[in-house]
Amino acid sequence: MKIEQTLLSGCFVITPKTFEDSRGVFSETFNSKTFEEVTGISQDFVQDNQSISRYGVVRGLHFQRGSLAQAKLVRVVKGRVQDIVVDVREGSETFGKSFSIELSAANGKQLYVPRGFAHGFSVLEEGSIFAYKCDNFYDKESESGIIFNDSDLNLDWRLPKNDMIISEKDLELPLFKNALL
Ligand SMILES: Cc1cn([C@H]2C[C@H](O)[C@@H](COP(=O)(O)OP(=O)(O)O[C@H]3O[C@H](C)C(=O)[C@H](O)[C@H]3O)O2)c(=O)[nH]c1=O
Repeated sequence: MKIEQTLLSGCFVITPKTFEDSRGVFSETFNSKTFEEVTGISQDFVQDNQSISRYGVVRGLHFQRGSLAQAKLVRVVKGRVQDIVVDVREGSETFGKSFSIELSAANGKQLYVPRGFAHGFSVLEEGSIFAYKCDNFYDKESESGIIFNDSDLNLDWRLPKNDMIISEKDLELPLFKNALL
């Protein structure tokens, strides 16, 4: 497992080791012992999620507030997405800063998103499958978020505006400065 620090403390890019042979490829997509050895984080995930999206979908940016905030380990099982996180941790040196990375089945990369980050992704390939682990359960009441096109954040979703498919809920998300952090 290779780990790369991002400019946002506690947020890492992880590339699992792959074992290729005449049948194909094997990799451990999560191992709590290796994860802790490499990141120093003892992480128990309690919920796995998966979403399948059409090309052009933008999901997010979402986060859960307070004690029900979720750390996530996200990856792409099929296709390609542009994954974006924003540090919304009160008092963080990188508060309001973002990090963006292409995650794909081909590059096998994962992003570890700590608690206190808003998370979203845009779908660059039809039928992309996004799978992720969360360290806290879903709690609708704790949900908050930031609208995808917040001008202060100026995020690049790498999609033509006319191609974007966004849920009604996400179109009503607040600006960063008004988000319920
Ligand atoms: C997240 C979640 C949703 N749901 C239900 C609630 C809705 O009836 C339905 C779709 O939920 P939503 O539109 O919030 O799904 P996404 O837009 O993919 O939300 C996710 O997208 C961004 C990228 C994230 O990082 C979050 O994990 C998550 O908020 O699934 C559940 O039952 N459990 C869950 O954990």
